[in-house]
This record gives sequence, structure tokens and C-alpha cells, in this order.
Amino acid sequence: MPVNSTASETAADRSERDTLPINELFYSLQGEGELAGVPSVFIRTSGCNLRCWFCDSYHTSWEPTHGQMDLEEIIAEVQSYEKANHVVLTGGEPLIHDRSVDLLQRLDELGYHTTVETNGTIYRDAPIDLASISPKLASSAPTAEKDPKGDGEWADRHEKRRIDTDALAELVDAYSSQLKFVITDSDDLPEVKRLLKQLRSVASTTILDSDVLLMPEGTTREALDESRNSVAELAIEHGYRYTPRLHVDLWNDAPGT
Ligand SMILES: C[S@@+](CC[C@H](N)C(=O)[O-])C[C@H]1O[C@@H](n2cnc3c(N)ncnc32)[C@H](O)[C@@H]1O
Ligand SMILES: Nc1nc2[nH]cc(C(=O)O)c2c(=O)[nH]1
Ligand code: SF4
Ligand SMILES: [Mg+2]
Repeated sequence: MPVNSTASETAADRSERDTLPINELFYSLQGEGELAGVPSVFIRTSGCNLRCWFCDSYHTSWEPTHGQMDLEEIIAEVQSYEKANHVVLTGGEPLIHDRSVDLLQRLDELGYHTTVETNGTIYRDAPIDLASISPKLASSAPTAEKDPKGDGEWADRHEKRRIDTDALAELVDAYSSQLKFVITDSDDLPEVKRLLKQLRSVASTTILDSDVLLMPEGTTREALDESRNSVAELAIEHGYRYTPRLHVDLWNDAPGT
């Protein structure tokens, strides 16, 4: 009997195959990047291959929680937001899941514009209208002092995985994309420059500085009050673009916004 016979498949195998772990699904304004302000449905998958100390989606990375939803259930809920024609697939890291490709295919068939928010460590071939890539800088490291959960157990794995120049090059070459760096302070800028130089040497597409976005780190209005002006100044100084975090400014990053 073939090893992968459907007869021997368990219900759990089937459920893994047809579903995605979904942490939340909601309708809001795109808060970040070049489509900031556009009404969009957000599909947030659970699970991530990195552990940024500052992750604003703790329940998809450090402590993943979710329900399994099958693709048609997800599509039906997206369609219930009748005004929306933009969909943002985010996480966690949405591209760790094979099923994200099937979901993007269904959304594309239905005529939705799709943005994928990704950390840029995984390339997949899928109908993506905007790859919103946020490569993680050294300052994202979950060191023992900054680890929100333990004592730095993820630091080595995070460091080894956070930059994959080949995956980044594949993403920027295959899709319309934006590079969106989370900035904690001015010490992050030399690494942004180095990374762009390295990426430009591998990728075929032209990456303009004015297409590179700097985004202030912060998950509350109070935190952004402290960080946004200095990050805006860095964007002006270096010729990069600044992106706000509208959902934090407007709603303080409440669930479902
Ligand atoms: C939660 S992540 C999910 C997608 C993917 N894992 C990634 O990191 O790009 C969504 C976006 O939020 C950004 N982000 C996460 N925590 C943040 C924080 N504390 N301040 C600013 N941006 C943050 C990420 O860099 C990414 O652009
Ligand atoms: N409004 C809003 N815009 C966003 N853009 C990217 C988000 C994300 O968490 O990936 C996000 C989010 O969580 N909310
Ligand atoms: S890569 Fe994205 S989801 Fe994963 S820990 Fe970092 S910010 Fe959170
Ligand atoms: Mg968010």
C-alpha cells in the first residue's frame, strides 16, 4: 500500500492540509506602508519562524493561539466585508504555511488586491500584488534581557534565521514590493545600508532608497510619541521614506484594528 494513501490519512492530517491557523480576521485601515489608509481585510495567521523581542503580535509568535479555519470559511468571512477589495495576509509569518499560497490563489481569482506582510526569510510563488517585506535587524534580537517570555532561548535561532539574502532577492525580483524596517534608534541605520548594498548586489530589480520605508518601533501611542519624530528625521537625513503606524495612532493597536 502506498505510504501516502488517503485511506491511512488521519482526520488531523486532513485538517492540517485544508486549513490555516488563524489568530484573527478583521476589517480596518491598512496602517503601515505605501497603502496606509486603504480599507483592508486582515487575515492573521499564527506561527512564526522568528521571535522579535518587540513583536506586536505576541499571540502568533511567542505564544501562538488560533483556531483552524478552512479556506472557504476564510473566504466567506473576507467576502462578508462587502466594501473591501484589499486583503492583507499577515501573521505571525504567513509564508511558513503552504496553505497561504492556496488562499492567495483563491483571493486572486476573486479579484482581491493582496498584500503579504512577511519577514522576508521565505520565498513562495503565489499571486501577491504587494510583498510588504520587513527584514529583521540585529536590534530585534530576543536577548535574555529583552525576551518577553523566557531567558533568551530563541536568540541563536533568531539570529541565524533573520536575514536570508537569497529569499529577499527572490521576493523583490518576483513581486512589486516594499522594504519596511522597524527602527529602534539611529544605530539601526548602518545595518539598513549594509543590507541594501548586499541585496542590490544579488537582486536584478532596482531598489530605490525612496522606496525603502522606515517605521518607528512601538506598540502604543505613548511609545510612538517617543519614537516617531526621530525616525522621521532619520528618513529625511538618509533619503528613505517614513511610514506611520496609523492603527496605533488611531486605535492604540487594540485587537481587531
Ligand atoms: C507582526 S508582523 C507579521 C508579518 C511578518 N512576520 C513580519 O514581521 O513582517 C507585521 C508588521 O509589524 C511590524 N512590527 C512588529 N512589531 C512591531 C513593533 N513593536 N513596532 C513596529 N513594528 C512592528 C513587523 O516588522 C511587520 O512589518
Ligand atoms: N491596521 C493595521 N494595519 C496593519 N498593517 C500591517 C499589520 C500587521 O500586523 O501586519 C497591521 C495591523 O495589525 N493593523
Ligand atoms: S517576524 Fe513578525 S511575527 Fe515573527 S516575531 Fe518578528 S514581528 Fe513577530
Ligand atoms: Mg500589527
